[in-house]
Amino acid sequence: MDKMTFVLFGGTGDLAKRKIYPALYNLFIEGKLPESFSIIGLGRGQMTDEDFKERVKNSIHTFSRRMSKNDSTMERFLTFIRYSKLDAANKEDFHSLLKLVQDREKELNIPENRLFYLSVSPTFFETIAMNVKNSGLGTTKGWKRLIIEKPFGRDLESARSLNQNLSNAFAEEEIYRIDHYLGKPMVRNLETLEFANPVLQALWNNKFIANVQITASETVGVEQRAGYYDQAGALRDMFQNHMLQILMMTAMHAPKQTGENEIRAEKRKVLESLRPLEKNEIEKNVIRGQYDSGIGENENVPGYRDEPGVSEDSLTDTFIAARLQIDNPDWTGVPFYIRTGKKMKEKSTRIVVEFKANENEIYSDEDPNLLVIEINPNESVSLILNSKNPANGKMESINVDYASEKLDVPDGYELLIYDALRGDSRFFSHWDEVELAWEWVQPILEAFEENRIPLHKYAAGSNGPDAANLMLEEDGFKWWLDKPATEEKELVVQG
Ligand SMILES: NC(=O)C1=CN([C@@H]2O[C@H](COP(=O)(O)OP(=O)(O)OC[C@H]3O[C@@H](n4cnc5c(N)ncnc54)[C@H](OP(=O)(O)O)[C@@H]3O)[C@@H](O)[C@H]2O)C=CC1
Ligand SMILES: O=C1O[C@H](COP(=O)(O)O)[C@@H](O)[C@H](O)[C@H]1O
Repeated sequence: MDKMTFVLFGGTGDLAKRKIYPALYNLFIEGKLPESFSIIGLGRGQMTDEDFKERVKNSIHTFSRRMSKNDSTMERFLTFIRYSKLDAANKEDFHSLLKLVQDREKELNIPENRLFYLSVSPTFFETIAMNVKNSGLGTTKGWKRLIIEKPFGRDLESARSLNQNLSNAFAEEEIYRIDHYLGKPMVRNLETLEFANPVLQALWNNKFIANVQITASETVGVEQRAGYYDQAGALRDMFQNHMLQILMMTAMHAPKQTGENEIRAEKRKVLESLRPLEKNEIEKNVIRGQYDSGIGENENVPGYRDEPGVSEDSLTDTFIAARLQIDNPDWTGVPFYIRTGKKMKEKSTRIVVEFKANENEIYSDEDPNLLVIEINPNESVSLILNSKNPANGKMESINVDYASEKLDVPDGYELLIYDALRGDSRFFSHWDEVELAWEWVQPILEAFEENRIPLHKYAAGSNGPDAANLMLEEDGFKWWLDKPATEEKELVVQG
C-alpha cells in the first residue's frame, strides 16, 4: 500500500470515535498500513496533539475489536497522529491544514497521496470539497481520494446538485461513497455464493425462482436522531441505498471478470432494468408504515409520534415494503419484495430466495425450497429442502446449514477503509448507482410528500403493517421466517 496522509474531517465526532480510529488501529496492528503514514484529525475546538491522541487512544480501548498485547504498538500508532482546528467555512483553516500536511509529508517522507474522509454532516460536503481544491490541498503530485458518508442528497435533484459540486473538486474515480452494507461480510460474499457455485448459477433465474425477499428489520426506533430521521424516513434512510444495493448484488448477472468496472456495470444493469412505478401503481406496490406504541424489546415503547423530537402529526415512514420487477430475460416475472422498518419484532437482515414448486406435482404436500442468506446480526446460508423422515416416513423440511463461526472478522469500516486506501472502489456506491436509485425512488417520495398513499400504523414489536403481508398474499406468497408478533392482548396502553 502507498504511503499516504489520512485527513479526517469530523475527527472529534461519534463515527470517528466508534468506527474510524478502531478500524485504522486494527489495520495498523495487522500490518496493513504502510510503514509510514500520517493521520490528521480535525475538529472545531482548540486542542493539543497530546490531548487529541489521548481521545483516540480511549476510543480504541473502548471500541476496537482487537488490542495489541504490546503497549508500545499503541504508542507507535499514536506517533503518526496530529490534530488541527478547522471550521469547514474558514478558508484560513484550510491553509493551516495544508501546511501541517506538507510538514508531515516531509518529516515522514510521504509522497503527496492524500485521502480526505468527510465524517461530518452532509451539509458541509460541498464547502469542504471546494476548500480542499482552492487551498491547494487537492493539488497533489500523488493521488487524492474523497470518502463521504450517506446520505448523498435527499432526492434526485439535490443528489445531482451535490454530485455536480463535488465533481468540480474530485473526479468520479476519486470519490468513495460509503454504504456500510457493502462492508458487511455476507453482502461481500454474495458475489461468490452466486457465481462460484454452478448449482446456484444454474438456478438463478425466472425458470426456477418464484420470488426473492429482502428484509432489513430493526428493533431500534428513531433513538436520538429524530432531527435527521423525521426529515428522512425509511425510504431515504435505508431503502434508496442499502436495500437497493443488496438488490443489485443479488440480481446482477455474473460479470465476465471480477474487476470493479465489470461488477459495477452488472450492478448498474439491474437498476436500469427496474420497472419504474407509474403514479397510479405506487399504492399497489409500495406499503408505507409508521410504528405505533407497542412492545419493544421486553418493554412498552411509545409510538413514533411520541418520540422526543418527532412532530405529533408526522407522516414520516418508519417502514417500507415494496414489490419490484426487473425486466430482463433472467428475472421477468419474479417479484422482488423488499422491506425495512424500525421497532420491529426482530433485528435481522436477510435474503430469502423461494424456488418454484415441482412442475409435475408428484408430491403435492411439498414445501418450496428456500435459500436463506442471513446477513446481520447472524451470518449464515441455509438451504431448506424436503426430505423423508426415516422414523415415520413423512415428508418434512430439513435445513442444510452453514453458519459462519464467530470468527474475529474485520468490522465493515475496516474493510472499506482498507479498500479505499488501496484504491479498490468495488464495494463503494458509484454515482451511476446512486442516481439510478434516486430516479426509481423519486415518484414514491413525491407520492409520500403529497400524502397520496396510506400511512399504515403497526404496533412496535410486530412484523410491520398487515398491508405488507397482503401484498404478498395477492401473489400467492408470504414473507418467510417472520417470528410471531407480540400478542396484541399483551400490550399495555400507556397514559
Ligand atoms: N455516528 C454514526 O454511527 C454514523 C454516522 N454517519 C455519518 O457520518 C457523519 C458524521 O456523523 P457523526 O460522527 O455521528 O456526527 P457527530 O455529530 O458526532 O460529529 C460531527 C463532527 O463534525 C464536526 N463539525 C461540526 N461542524 C463543523 C464545521 N462547521 N466545520 C468542521 N467540522 C464540523 C464536529 O466537530 P466538533 O464537534 O469538534 O466541532 C464533529 O467532529 C454524518 O454524515 C453521519 O450521517 C453514518 C453512519 C453511521
Ligand atoms: O444507515 C443506517 O443503518 C442503520 C442500520 O444498520 P445495521 O448495520 O445495524 O443494519 C440504521 O439503524 C440507520 O437508521 C441508518 O441510517
